Amino acid sequence: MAQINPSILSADFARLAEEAKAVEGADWLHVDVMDNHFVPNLTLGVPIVEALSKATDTPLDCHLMIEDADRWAPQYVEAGAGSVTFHVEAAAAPVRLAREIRAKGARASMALKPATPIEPYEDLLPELDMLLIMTVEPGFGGQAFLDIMLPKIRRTRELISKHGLELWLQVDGGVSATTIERCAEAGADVFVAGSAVYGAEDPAQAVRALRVQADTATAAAAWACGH
Ligand SMILES: O=C(CO)[C@@H](O)[C@H](O)COP(=O)(O)O
Repeated sequence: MAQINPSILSADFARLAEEAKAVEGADWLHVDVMDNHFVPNLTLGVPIVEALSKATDTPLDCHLMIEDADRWAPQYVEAGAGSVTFHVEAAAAPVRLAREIRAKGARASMALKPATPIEPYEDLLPELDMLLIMTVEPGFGGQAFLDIMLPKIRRTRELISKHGLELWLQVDGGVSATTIERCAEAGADVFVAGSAVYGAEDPAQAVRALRVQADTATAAAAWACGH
C-alpha cells in the first residue's frame, strides 16, 4: 500500500504538535530540516525533532537538507527519528553513514536532487531502506512538480527490481491530487505532500484520498504491465 507522508514545512510552525496530530493516520510525518547552506532556507533542527517525536505517535521521516550530513544525521536518530534521509550531494561517506543510521536503529535513506542521476549509486542501493527522488529543487514547499523526473523514478524502480530489493521509493515536491498518479505509475510508493495536505480543509482526509489515488494508479499500472 502507498505511504503518504505529510510535510510539516507547510504546517503552522507555531502549532507543530497540533499540526502533527491533525494528520494522525498518515504513515510518517515528513520533517524538513534546512540549514540555509545546502538549500537557501532555514527551518528547524535536533531539539524540535526531539520535541515532535514526543508530541506524536506518527513516526518521523527526517529529510536533512543540510551540509555535513555525516556529522549531523546520527543526531537525528538519537532525537527520535524513525527514518533519516541524507542528501548524497552532502555526504562525504554515504555507505558509512547509511550503516551508522541503521546501526543506531533507524531506517537509512538517501536523497537525490533533480540534477543528480541514480546510475552512479546503483551499488549503494542495498545499503538503504529508502531512496528519495526530489521532484522539485529542495528548499521550499508549494513548487510545481517537475515532470522530467518521471523517467528517473521509472529507472530507479527498475534498478530496485533488478536487484530484488525491498527498498522504498519516495518522491517529494509538488505531489498532489493532480500529480500523484503519474508518480505511482512510474514506480514510487512513498509520497511526501506538503501543501496538498496542510492546504486542505481536512488534512487527514487529504491523506486518505491521496493514498487511494496512488494505490489505484499502482494497481492499474501493474494490470497494464501484465497485459
Ligand atoms: O523538501 C521539500 C522542499 O524542499 C518538500 O518536502 C516540500 O516541503 C513539499 O512541499 P509541497 O511541494 O508538497 O508543497
